[in-house]
Amino acid sequence: MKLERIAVVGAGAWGTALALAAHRAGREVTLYGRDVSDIHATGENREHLPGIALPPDMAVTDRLGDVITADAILIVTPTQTVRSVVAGLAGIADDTPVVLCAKGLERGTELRPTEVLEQALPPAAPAVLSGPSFAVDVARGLPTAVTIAAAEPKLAMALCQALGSSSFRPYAETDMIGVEVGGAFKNVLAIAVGIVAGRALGASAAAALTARGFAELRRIGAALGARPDTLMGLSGLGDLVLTCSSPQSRNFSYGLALGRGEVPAHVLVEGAATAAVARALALRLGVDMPITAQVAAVVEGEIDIDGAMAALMSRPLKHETE
Ligand SMILES: NC(=O)C1=CN([C@@H]2O[C@H](COP(=O)(O)OP(=O)(O)OC[C@H]3O[C@@H](n4cnc5c(N)ncnc54)[C@H](O)[C@@H]3O)[C@@H](O)[C@H]2O)C=CC1
Ligand SMILES: O=C(CO)COP(=O)(O)O
Repeated sequence: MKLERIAVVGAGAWGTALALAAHRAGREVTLYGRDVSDIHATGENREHLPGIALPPDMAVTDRLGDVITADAILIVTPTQTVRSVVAGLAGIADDTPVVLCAKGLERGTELRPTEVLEQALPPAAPAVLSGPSFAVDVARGLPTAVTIAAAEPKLAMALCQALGSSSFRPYAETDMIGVEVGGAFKNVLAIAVGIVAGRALGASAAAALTARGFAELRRIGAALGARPDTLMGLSGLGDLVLTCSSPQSRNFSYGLALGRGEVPAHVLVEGAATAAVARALALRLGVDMPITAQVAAVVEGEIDIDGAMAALMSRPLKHETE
């Protein structure tokens, strides 16, 4: 299976970075955005990746019709927009690979992006791309590794071959649930670690929250049918470590601002949108996720940070691996 023409839907930071990665891999690339006039005028995405020139032979369009004939389409818009965005691709050929790159759960349905795709665009062959990767790093060609999952191993590998280059190394996987669970929940957990950093509660607390957050990730993964090994990989542990340790992460920075008592920046924070859904899903499945629940309570304005920390620290003592 040769995937030569790659379309990217969503000209934000990550969509533009992935378009650059595909171009570097030698593919014919079309980047779609709702308003691409500034990119056309300046040759770069000044809003999201200033200072990084886009190659002149990368097609940039605001017409969705230009992308539906691609060999594979990457969806790189916020999770809460995936349903309406993929519905706009109704003209695709049967079994066109559609790669979901958003990290979150849909509010109102608790669905993962690939489940949304299956409902909203049945002809698509779903795939997922996730892992520890800041857009600016990928755009600058710094070494990065991600996971690409599809039900069919051949499709996962074809996508890896289409997007991989000497600076961007995708690993093939068939566990789409595990890859999506890792990406969605690590954002919520990163908010918790950001809050602890903003409150200056110490590096020990940050490490403890990261490790106990990973325990939550593994529990919800098991309940949803993810393979444990997937969560040990790039899209689970790898992305959790990245996002929980760097103010470059919008989720971490959002927590940092909350912890300092500041107003968070007005940027996309997927973990804030997903936190309440994640809490509801865990509750419905009977999975114990105290950190996720406290993040949801803080984000939704139900409790203050000191109350959330007190609630976490006063839980009954238990065995670590329970
Ligand atoms: N920025 C990063 O380093 C990474 C981001 N991601 C994920 O990628 C997803 C997108 O994030 P970013 O690109 O960083 O966000 P962003 O805020 O930079 O860009 C989002 C883009 O989506 C566009 N958009 C919103 N609604 C749309 C719609 N209905 N139709 C078409 N375009 C629409 C916006 O105009 C904007 O250009 C998120 O789920 C994020 O978690 C994943 C890995 C890395
Ligand atoms: O997912 C990411 C890195 O892998 C980006 O994280 P933020 O959305 O928190 O910036």
